[in-house]
This record gives sequence, structure tokens and C-alpha cells, in this order.
Amino acid sequence: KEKVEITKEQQALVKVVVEAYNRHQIPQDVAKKLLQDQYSAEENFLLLTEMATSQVQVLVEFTKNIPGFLSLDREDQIALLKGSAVEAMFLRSAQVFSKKMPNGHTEVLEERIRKSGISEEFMTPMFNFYKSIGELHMVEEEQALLTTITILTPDRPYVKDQQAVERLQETILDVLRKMCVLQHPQDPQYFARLLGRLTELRTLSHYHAEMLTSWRVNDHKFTPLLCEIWDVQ
Ligand SMILES: O=C(NC1CCCCC1)[C@H](C1CCCCC1)n1c(-c2ccc(-n3cccn3)nc2)nc2cc(F)c(F)cc21
Repeated sequence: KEKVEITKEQQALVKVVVEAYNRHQIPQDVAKKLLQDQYSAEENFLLLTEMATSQVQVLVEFTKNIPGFLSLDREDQIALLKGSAVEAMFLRSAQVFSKKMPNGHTEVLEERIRKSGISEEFMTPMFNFYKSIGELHMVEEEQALLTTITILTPDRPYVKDQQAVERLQETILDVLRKMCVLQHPQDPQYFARLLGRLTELRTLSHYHAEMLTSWRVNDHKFTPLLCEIWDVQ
């Protein structure tokens, strides 16, 4: 039974990433807002575009703290941000949805989202993903590292130096694997299940453009930043 231990530099890397992840989080208030009031499809669409726009800005700040990210080719940095923004948003939404809430709140939240204007056909894949993330009961380190692994995906469109991204991603994968073994000794498959969620996340993210254009509103207005990131308009 090999003794798994996290090295000093791996501990320092996790600390930097987790602190940046917690610092660069848009306020949790979207769940609170949705629990407080029922909004029209128009108001919900506007809320989504506002939240998503600020999430992208936060994501840019967060990536600056990923060790090695700023040493990557500048165009590759943009390609990684563009390629991971939708997945990072769904992953963050899943984490918001999975937060421990007082009894009955999660059900209300789910109801509000179901009635937000998103067309019915996307509800099952979206909530299946949210619930599969919730079942993992990730600690904040795992959440931060999983988001980092998503950003450092080498095979995003237009990435030139995939090897350089792969090397950074492997550094994070290695420390996450060790943390999973230490954090979930009773579940040797935990790390594999965690990575399996990224496959589900990529599939869900394929629907994002259709989810937007099928939103039950007359006029789908996007911020310039979202036009860059979302395959719309
Ligand atoms: O604001 C949200 N998510 C943010 C984004 C940034 C980071 C934090 C959360 C939305 C929200 C906007 C108002 C209506 C109702 C949905 N949300 C979503 C969601 C729904 C659809 C999409 N789509 C993306 C492309 C097409 N659809 N994205 C996120 N899931 C959520 C889960 C929660 F617990 C939850 F609380 C909100 C959630």
C-alpha cells in the first residue's frame, strides 16, 4: 500500500489556487435572489446574462493565479478561457445548487430554475449533472482544483502548444488524485468519478447555445463579452 503524501510545493500550489478560487467568486446571492422572488422569463434571462458576464470576468482573474498560466502563449491563454467559460459556469452553478440549504430551499430553487424560461428538454441533463455533482460532496479544494483542471484542458479549439497546457494540467491532476485518496480513503474510485463529471459537464455545455436561443423571451440580448464567449448572435 504506497504511502500517498502531498509535497510541500503541492500544498503551496493548492493554497494559491483555493485562495484565488474563493476570492474570485461572484456573490452566492443568485440562489438567494431566486429563493426570494419569482421572476419573469425576461427578468431571469437578464439575470443569467448579468451573472454569466460577471462570472467570465471573475474567471479571467482566477486564471491569473493558476501557477504557470501566465507563462503560456498569450493566444493560448485566451483559447483556454474561451473554451472553458461555459463549462466553468455550469460547474459553478452546480456547486451553488449543491450547497447545503435549509429544508425545502433546494426544492424551491429547483422549481424556480425549472420555471425560469429554459426550455423543458434541457432540464433533465442539467439537473442530472447538478445532482451528480452534489452527490460527490466535494470539499472546496476539490471544487477549486476541478475548475482549474477544466480550464487547463489541452484540446480546446485553437490551442497551439497543447503540450504546455497538458504539463500544467497534469500538475493539478496529480495533486487532486493524492487529495482524493487522502480525503476519501474508503472510496478508491472517487478521483475517477470526479473526472467522470467533466465528461458530463462537456456534454451539458454542448447545449448552451440552444438553451439560450430557446429561452422563452421575445428578444435575446447579450453583452459583448457573452457574444465572445457564447456561440450566439
Ligand atoms: O444565474 C445562474 N447561474 C449563475 C451563473 C454564474 C455562476 C453562478 C451561478 C443561473 C440562473 C439564472 C436565472 C434563471 C435561473 C438560472 N443558474 C443556472 C443556469 C441555468 C442555465 C444556464 N445556461 C447557460 C446557457 C444557457 N443556459 N446557466 C446557468 N443553474 C443554476 C443553479 C443554481 F443553483 C442557481 F442558483 C442558479 C443557476
